[in-house]
Amino acid sequence: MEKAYFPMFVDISEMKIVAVGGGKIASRRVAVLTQFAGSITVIAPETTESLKELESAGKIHCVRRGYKEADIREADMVLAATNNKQLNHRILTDCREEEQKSGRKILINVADDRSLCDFYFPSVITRDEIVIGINSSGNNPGKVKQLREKLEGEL
Ligand SMILES: C[C@@]1(CC(=O)O)C2=NC(=C\c3[nH]c(c(CCC(=O)O)c3CC(=O)O)Cc3[nH]c(c(CC(=O)O)c3CCC(=O)O)/C=C3\N/C(=C\2)[C@@H](CCC(=O)O)[C@]3(C)CC(=O)O)/[C@H]1CCC(=O)O
Ligand SMILES: NC(=O)c1ccc[n+]([C@@H]2O[C@H](COP(=O)([O-])OP(=O)(O)OC[C@H]3O[C@@H](n4cnc5c(N)ncnc54)[C@H](O)[C@@H]3O)[C@@H](O)[C@H]2O)c1
Repeated sequence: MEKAYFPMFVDISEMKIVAVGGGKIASRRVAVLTQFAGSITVIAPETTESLKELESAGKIHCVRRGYKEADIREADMVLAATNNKQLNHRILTDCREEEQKSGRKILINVADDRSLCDFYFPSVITRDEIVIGINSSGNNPGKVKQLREKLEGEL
């Protein structure tokens, strides 16, 4: 196995989170994040039904247009999850430039390239006050999903 990543449980309740992309991956991850964060903005020309529901429930804010560099300017955490690899990489570059300018760290996750991720998105189970995060250090997300389903069945 490659090196293992340490599971850090971090307070993200005050973070400004920007998800670029409103498809399958962004929907799955944003739904998880709404359990932990109060400020989530989704930028995408098209969004899924599940994101529309979260928007109607007041849990997220959606901006229906293509990404602009200014979108990440205030962000503390960014999910680059469009279906355009080049754009996902540009979002990463924009975040790094913004860090240089502002001196502020932006945590970024690039959905199509784990080598570019500041952090990996875990599989998450919540039961009352218990939070379980599952991760394979990027090695086997499919197995992580299977284990999450098995644990959910048992809990
Ligand atoms: C846990 C979960 C959270 C979530 O995404 O919500 C998650 N992946 C999930 C599922 C999943 N991902 C993929 C498949 C299809 C393949 C298969 O079946 O094996 C499936 C299964 C499915 O979708 O059914 C493909 C895939 N995954 C990554 C790449 C890119 C690469 O490796 O470079 C590619 C190729 C993409 C492409 O084709 O372009 C990368 C990452 N995926 C991660 C997280 C991070 C490491 C997590 C860890 O260490 O375990 C990491 C490294 C970075 C990141 O955070 O993005 C979620 C399960 C949630 C649940 O169900 O509970
Ligand atoms: N890490 C993982 O677990 C994993 C698994 C599968 C796929 N992926 C990767 O995640 C990415 C997203 O996959 P998906 O299945 O959600 O794709 P999808 O096709 O369902 O959604 C793509 C989204 O990107 C939006 N988009 C396109 N151009 C945009 C722009 N200019 N600005 C803002 N938004 C824009 C679209 O409107 C759409 O909402 C892909 O790069 C894919 O390779 C990652």
